[in-house]
Amino acid sequence: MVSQNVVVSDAKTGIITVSTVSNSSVFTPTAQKPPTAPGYISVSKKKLLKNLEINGADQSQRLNSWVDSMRASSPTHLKSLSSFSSEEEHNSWIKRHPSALNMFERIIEEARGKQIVMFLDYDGTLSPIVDDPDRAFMTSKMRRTVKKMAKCFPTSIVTGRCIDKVYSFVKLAELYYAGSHGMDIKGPTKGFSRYNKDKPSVLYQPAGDFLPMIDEVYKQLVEKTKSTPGAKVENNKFCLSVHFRCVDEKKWSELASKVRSVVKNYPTLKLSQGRKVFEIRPIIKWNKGKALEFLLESLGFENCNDVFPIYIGDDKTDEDAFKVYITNENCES
Ligand SMILES: O=P(O)(O)OC[C@H]1O[C@H](O[C@H]2O[C@H](CO)[C@@H](O)[C@H](O)[C@H]2O)[C@H](O)[C@@H](O)[C@@H]1O
Repeated sequence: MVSQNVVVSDAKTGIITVSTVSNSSVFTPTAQKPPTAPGYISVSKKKLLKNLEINGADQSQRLNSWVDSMRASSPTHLKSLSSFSSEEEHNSWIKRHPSALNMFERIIEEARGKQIVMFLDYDGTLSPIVDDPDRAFMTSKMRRTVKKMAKCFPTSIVTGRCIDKVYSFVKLAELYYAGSHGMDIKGPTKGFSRYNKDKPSVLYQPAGDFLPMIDEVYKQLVEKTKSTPGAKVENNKFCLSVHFRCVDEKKWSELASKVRSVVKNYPTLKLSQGRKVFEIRPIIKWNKGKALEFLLESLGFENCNDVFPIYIGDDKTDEDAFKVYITNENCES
């Protein structure tokens, strides 16, 4: 099942954001037709996931919202013609969600003469979505493709995972890594950087003070959720994930309450949802979008007109990166 969409936004910066809604990775071909001559190449993913802040809301209403949102939290199906009420509606949707691959020539044209900088999300983008987060391996073919890409352009992985875990999957020392939703940024291993040889390998950790709190909350969540079959807590160093992909839907509301009961005691942490996962992270003004800006700056491309960043991602948190550059009011995020 495949869907991939592209955003080429903001005429000034020329950044491309590509979003995917699928169970497979982004480089699988699609059968979608390109839109007819839009004035801009726009689009991003559907607004399927709702970021649900926990603080100060009515509890029962909130829980219902949680469960609705949990149901919608991992889109796996490309919208088919039959899911639209009219052909017009279908065409309008396709126009707003064109296939990245069908826009390829236009992207190449826009990028001509500019320095491309690649930003890649990991889960659902480079790797397929699978039940066990510890087994979300990327294929050797995908690794070879990313390796080739990194030879041509500065390339970064921007992920919710901790860097060590994502590195154990990607295994490419020449890349930049922004782990923990951008809160842990590292440059290529010494000897592998072609772009910024003199910079230290750890570049930025804006949530360093939160480490003890994150460890404490991790332990509490493990304890609290251990009686829910299928729930899994993942420590992503500066943030946490509580997975419910393998939890019986009847238990979702109970699990949401358990997670909430822990996180509510930490007003400096926020709770949101990704694809069948609760994400817990520090409330700081930092996200994947900030990481993207930081990396561009580290590479010496700030305020540069001839840079052409491309961001490919499939999850709610990737929208923070899309939003950095989406100013066109017709673009969705
Ligand atoms: O920013 P990303 O690289 O997309 O990371 C976001 C979360 O991805 C992982 O969870 C997702 O993928 C799992 C493996 O396919 C799947 O089981 C889970 O349901 C998905 O939500 C990762 O395990 C999380 O820690 C990341 O925050």
